[in-house]
Amino acid sequence: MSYYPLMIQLTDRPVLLVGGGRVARRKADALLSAGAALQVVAPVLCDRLAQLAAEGAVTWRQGVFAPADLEGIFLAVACTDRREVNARIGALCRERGVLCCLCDDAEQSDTIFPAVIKRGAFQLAVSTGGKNPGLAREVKKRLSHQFGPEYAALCQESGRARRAILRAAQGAEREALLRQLDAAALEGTGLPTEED
Ligand SMILES: C[C@@]1(CC(=O)O)C2=NC(=C\c3[nH]c(c(CCC(=O)O)c3CC(=O)O)Cc3[nH]c(c(CC(=O)O)c3CCC(=O)O)/C=C3\N/C(=C\2)[C@@H](CCC(=O)O)[C@]3(C)CC(=O)O)/[C@H]1CCC(=O)O
Ligand SMILES: NC(=O)c1ccc[n+]([C@@H]2O[C@H](COP(=O)([O-])OP(=O)(O)OC[C@H]3O[C@@H](n4cnc5c(N)ncnc54)[C@H](O)[C@@H]3O)[C@@H](O)[C@H]2O)c1
Repeated sequence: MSYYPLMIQLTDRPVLLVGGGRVARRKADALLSAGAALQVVAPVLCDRLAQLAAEGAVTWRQGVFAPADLEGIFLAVACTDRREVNARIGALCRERGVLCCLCDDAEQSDTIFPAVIKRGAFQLAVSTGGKNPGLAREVKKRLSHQFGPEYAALCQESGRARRAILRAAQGAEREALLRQLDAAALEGTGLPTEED
């Protein structure tokens, strides 16, 4: 199985999270940070998810998964501790053309979650294609010191300058200015250059 890393727009998209435990909680935090409209179905919720439901940050249907939960759903994330339930959700999603992630079966998932460093619009995502998620988490932890909060401003400001260059210059001049802009933006970050 091989995966291609696409960025996905989740703002206000209906996302179904099945399960209310530790893994569902981690996925909920990731999905909410992407602005998803999150619906949770589970018989019980862990404290964090219960708090999110009480605040109205997620909607919760108390009960076990039912096929009707998939109606109108863009992405379903199956995080129950019952392998057969997760597999059934995967099969129903395929029938209905709904994207799915099964937390216990990368092979049957359309999409899997990477470990993410987020600094404003700047993001680094680390994946092992499901081979070793713990390794993805460790690499993220180590890289996160190297990619500090300054990357948010760096991305924002160089983005603004880039738009000005795109408006003002054309052809070879534009290309040269864009290359200079990126080199200047990364100066002082400690990142090795191509020549290093
Ligand atoms: C990156 C991260 C993102 C996130 O969850 O948002 C993520 N798992 C994380 C942590 C983690 N996961 C597991 C442990 C326990 C230690 C261990 O087993 O290694 C830890 C460590 C911990 O909990 O600290 C166990 C585990 N994970 C999966 C299985 C099933 C299987 O392997 O078949 C099992 C065995 C379950 C069992 O015991 O049966 C499956 C998946 N986990 C993925 C993502 C996808 C592949 C990502 C990739 O490699 O590209 C995939 C395929 C589907 C998915 O869930 O999206 C997040 C780190 C977040 C961060 O810190 O930033
Ligand atoms: N992908 C990952 O990152 C990762 C990491 C660790 C474990 N896992 C897998 O995820 C599973 C869940 O782990 P957890 O720690 O969150 O377990 P957990 O026991 O904390 O949570 C399981 C949740 O599923 C709910 N549930 C059970 N049957 C259901 C149904 N029919 N409909 C709706 N909800 C139902 C339970 O009520 C509970 O809230 C594990 O069994 C393991 O296979 C995945």
